[in-house]
This record gives sequence, C-alpha cells and structure tokens, in this order.
Amino acid sequence: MFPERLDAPQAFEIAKAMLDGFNRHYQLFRSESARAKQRFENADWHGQQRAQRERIEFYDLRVREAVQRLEQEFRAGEQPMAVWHQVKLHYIGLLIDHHQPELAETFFNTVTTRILHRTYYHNDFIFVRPAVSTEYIENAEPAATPTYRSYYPTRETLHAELVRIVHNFRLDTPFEDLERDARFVLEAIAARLAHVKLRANFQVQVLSSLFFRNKGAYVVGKIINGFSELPFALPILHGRNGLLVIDTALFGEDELLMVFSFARAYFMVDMEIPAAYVQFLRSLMPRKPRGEIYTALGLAKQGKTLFYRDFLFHLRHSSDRFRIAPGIKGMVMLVFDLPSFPYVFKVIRDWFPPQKDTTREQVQGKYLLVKQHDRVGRMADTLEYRDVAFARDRFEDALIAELRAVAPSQLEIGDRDGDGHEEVVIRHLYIERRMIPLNIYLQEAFEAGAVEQVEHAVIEYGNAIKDLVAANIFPGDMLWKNFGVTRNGKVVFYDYDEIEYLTDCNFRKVPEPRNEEEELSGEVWYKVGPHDVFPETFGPFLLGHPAVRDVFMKHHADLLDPAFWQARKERILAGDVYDVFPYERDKRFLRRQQADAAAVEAAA
Ligand SMILES: Nc1ncnc2c1ncn2[C@@H]1O[C@H](COP(=O)(O)OP(=O)(O)OP(=O)(O)O)[C@@H](O)[C@H]1O
Repeated sequence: MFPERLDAPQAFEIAKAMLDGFNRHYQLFRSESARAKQRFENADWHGQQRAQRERIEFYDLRVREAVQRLEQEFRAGEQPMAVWHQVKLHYIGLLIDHHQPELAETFFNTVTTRILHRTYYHNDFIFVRPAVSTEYIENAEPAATPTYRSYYPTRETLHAELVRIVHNFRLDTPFEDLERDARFVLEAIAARLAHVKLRANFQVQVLSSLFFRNKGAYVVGKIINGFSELPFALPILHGRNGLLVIDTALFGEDELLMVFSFARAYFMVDMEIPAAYVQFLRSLMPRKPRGEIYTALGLAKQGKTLFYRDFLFHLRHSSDRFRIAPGIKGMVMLVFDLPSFPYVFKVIRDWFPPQKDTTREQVQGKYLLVKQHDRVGRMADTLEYRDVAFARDRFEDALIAELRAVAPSQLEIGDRDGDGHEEVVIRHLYIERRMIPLNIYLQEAFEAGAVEQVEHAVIEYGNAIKDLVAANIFPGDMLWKNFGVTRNGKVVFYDYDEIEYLTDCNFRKVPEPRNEEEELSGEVWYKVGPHDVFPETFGPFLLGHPAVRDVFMKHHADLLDPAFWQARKERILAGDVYDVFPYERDKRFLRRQQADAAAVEAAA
C-alpha cells in the first residue's frame, strides 16, 4: 500500500512538527550533557548528581509537549490513516541528513503511539525497524569536532602523545602533575607492548568528548597495532588538593565492561552523532548489546527500543518457554524468565502478605528511585514496559497458573489481532539482567566444598552493602536471596521494595531488657518506630552457616554495629559525596603518586 503521491499537505506539517519536537529534545539533552564538563571542573558534585537525575526526565517531558502540539495544531488523533502513512514517509525524507536519525525515529514512535490506536503499531506507520541508516554519518560543518581523534606515536613519542591526548580535552582545572601521570599510563601500556612489534598502522584513537559521571571524567579510546585493538579508559579525578590526577589506566574489554556496567549511573557525554559513539564503543565491547550502550550514554529510550527489537528477534529464533524463575519466590514480585535469554521479567503481585506493608504505587516508586539514583555498580538497572504481548504457546502452563493466581489484574489472554493465535499481554513489567541469586550461588559453593567461592561471595556481599550505604541507600531486606552474582563475580542488589534513604533511617541499639519478663520474651518487646533499624538483629538471619559466619565476622562485623551505620549517615548529612570507583582500588595510581611526591620533597 505504498502511496504513489504524497498529496496531503498536513502530513508534511505534522512530520515537521514532530521533528521540531525531537530536535528540541536532543538540543536540551546535549547541552545538559555538555555542561557536565563545567560541573566537573568546578567540583560541583551535588550539581552533577542532580543533573544526572533530572536529565532522565527530559524525554517524557518533550514527548508530552510534542503530543500536545500535534493535537492542538493538527488534530492529529483525527487524521485518517492515509495521512499518517504519508507522515512517516515525509519524516524519513526529513531524516536523510540528520545526525541522530535513529533517536528521531524512536521519538516518532513514542509520540505516534500516544496518538494512534495500537492496531496501527506496524511498520507502515511507525518505525518497527529503522528506516534511515546510521552508518558513516559525518558532520560536514567546517568547525565540527570529529567523533574520535587519531594520534600516531612512536615508542619514543608515546609519553608526549599521551600528555597531548589529555591536554586536548582542555580541562580548565590544572593537573597536579600530568607528565607524571602520563608516565604511569605509559608504563602500563609499555608492559603490554614490550614484546610486540609496532606495525605501520600503530595509532591511538580517542573519542572526542570526555565521559562524565559523578566525580569522574573518563578518556575512552583504543590502541591499534596491526590486527589487534586494545580498548582503554583513563579516569580523571580531583586529587586531594583539588588538582586533577589520572587515577588509573584500564585496559581490555572486561575492565571497560565494568565502567559501562548496567548497575551504574548513565554517563554525560557531549555527542553530535551518538550512533558513531555507539559504533566506536561497540568495537571496544563487542559483546555488549547496542541497546545497553545507548542506555549507558543516557539515551535510555533508545536502549529500551533496541532491547525490545533484540528481544523479538530472539523470540523468533528460539523455541523454549517462559517459566517461573529459579530460586525463592518473591512476596512482592512474580519473577519469570526464558532460559535461553539472559534477562528476568518481574510483575508486581496483586496482593502482598502482611509482613509486606506496601502498595503497587509504593513499589513502583522504589524502582523509580533506583532508576534515578546512582546505582554505584550495586543495583541493577531495570527497563519498564507496559502492555507487552507474548505468544501464549511460549509460556509454561505453571507460569500462566501462577500469573492467574497472584497477578490477575496484570494478565490478559486472548487473540487480540485475530490471527488465530492466543497472546498473553502483561500490563506492566520490569525487565533486568539475570544473575545467579546469591543464596543459590552459596548453596552450590557449599555443595562443591568451594571454600574460596564462599569467601569471595561473602566479602563481596558486605562490600555491596557498604557501597550502597555510601550512596545513601539502606537496602532494607538484606537476605542473601535479594542479591545476585554477575558474570564477572560482582554482587548486585535487585530487590528494591524495602529500600530507604539511609538518611531517613534511625539506627538504634537494641535496648537492655528492664526485667526478666522482657529478657525471656521471644517477641520484640521494645517500641519500634517506622524508620527504626536495629543492626544487631541482622546476624541471626544472615549467619546461620558457620563458614559464612566466620568470613562475615572477619570482614564485615561492623555491619552489625549501629555506630557504623550512624557514622555513615552523619557523613552524608554533612554533605559528603562518596567516591565510586568502577575498578578495584588496588589499581589506583594513588600510592605511586604519593611515593613520587615524597621523593620530590625529599630531593628538595
Ligand atoms: N535479576 C535477577 N536474576 C536472577 N534471579 C532473580 C533476579 N531478580 C529476581 N530473581 C529471583 O526472583 C526472586 C524474587 O525476586 P525479588 O527479590 O525481586 O522479589 P520480591 O518479591 O521483591 O522479594 P521479597 O519477597 O524478598 O521482597 C529472587 O529471590 C530470585 O530468586
């Protein structure tokens, strides 16, 4: 049904208004991201965190404005479908030389699906598949910054080139000693190049914008030699005296994956052509889905769109069935998964047992809080979807029965599009990366007699809680089953329904019993306020197994002491913004920088 003539004048106007809406969005998104540089230079950490949080809202605000304009100026909802068909074709035309066509297509989808009935959600009217290529987009303006810069050092000039690379970002704050830090980076690189012949194409490619997040700025690039490519990232921080330092040098796909993890806040990056950034980053982390890279760059709606396309593609090329997720069932969430696909799907139950004093709205509020908060590598990001349709025959009957029993309001089964196949539609769900629940991980370690695995998991578990605490999050329910282990052995929290800001909690000692009756009472005899927390009482829930107990008490006994929690709370209230490192602390150049400074002082 391709129209031969584009003869509806309002179609062009609607397409144009839609693109105006997107352009306004991207311009605001980009300038907010670009301002991250100034906030970094001024050490405005509260401002940086606020901006990270607020930028997440931009998309929905602009979509709402665009829908309103289209309704007011063009009565968009009343236009015949023939006109809408032409709107899409005009829009494609307008995107020919656009620098963010894939984002503009997604914006078109969001706006259009708010206006059109869902029977029109197919490729004639929205971008089920992308129409405009994102390959080889370049900014032709003479003053334009390229997506990445290439440097051609020799072994002899590598140090000077490293200094030049960092210098070219023109950070306004001076470095403590850039020559020294470049030497540390050089040593780290030299160790990797020691026995390697440098080929004709030896070069360093560096993305032109810094990546800002929290208190850090990252240089991201790769070293190319012959057929091999070595990804790297250099985190720049403010040192103790307010001058800048390169904190470490990270190399290889695994270390970059930690920096770009789904459990961290989104980066602020000043990008004219995001697709080119994604393509470059994908060459550094080929196993990371493109959707997740968009999300890590703050373009979460694009991440969601690509995730969904990948998911539908996976469904078409697999045959297994959705099942209830392994592990202990949640009291608030019904969790299911598809064995062949590395994500879980979470549906909020219609009712909760009495010990869960909460509501659907409150649970959604907690998940939103996590989305907007810095997840410090310890809380999984979630994608939120509404009205998701699945083929009924891909569901195990036991899962359908469970959905009917615990979340009937969220479930609709029928043949909506009349194609003779039944569909399951879930009203609202969260999707997140699948991990190994920590209780299962520990159980497997006990059974295999893997002492080191137990030790690693318990230490990581305590570290995870301490990172959350530093980020002003009290996890609420700290049972093992509420944490998962990621591919690279990190422990991440995923049960958000009881989290609170640490600063809202009251950490108390269990009072001394005043008489024998109180002492012998098996019940809680003292008064407990709604925000009271008694860290001494965590032990019995967590430390049943002697092997776990020993490791825990050796490394994390402070978690059972109210004074630990209270001290952290006071630090946050005093305005302290914690440091978060997406790499092991022993990787930091800090000690070498201090040794170097001491040597200089001694010589003087
Ligand atoms: N990301 C994940 N990867 C793997 N399994 C998961 C994941 N999220 C949840 N699960 C499984 O589903 C169970 C319930 O999930 P979750 O803890 O989010 O639900 P809940 O209802 O909030 O739990 P609770 O009853 O502790 O409040 C977990 O114990 C775990 O077995």
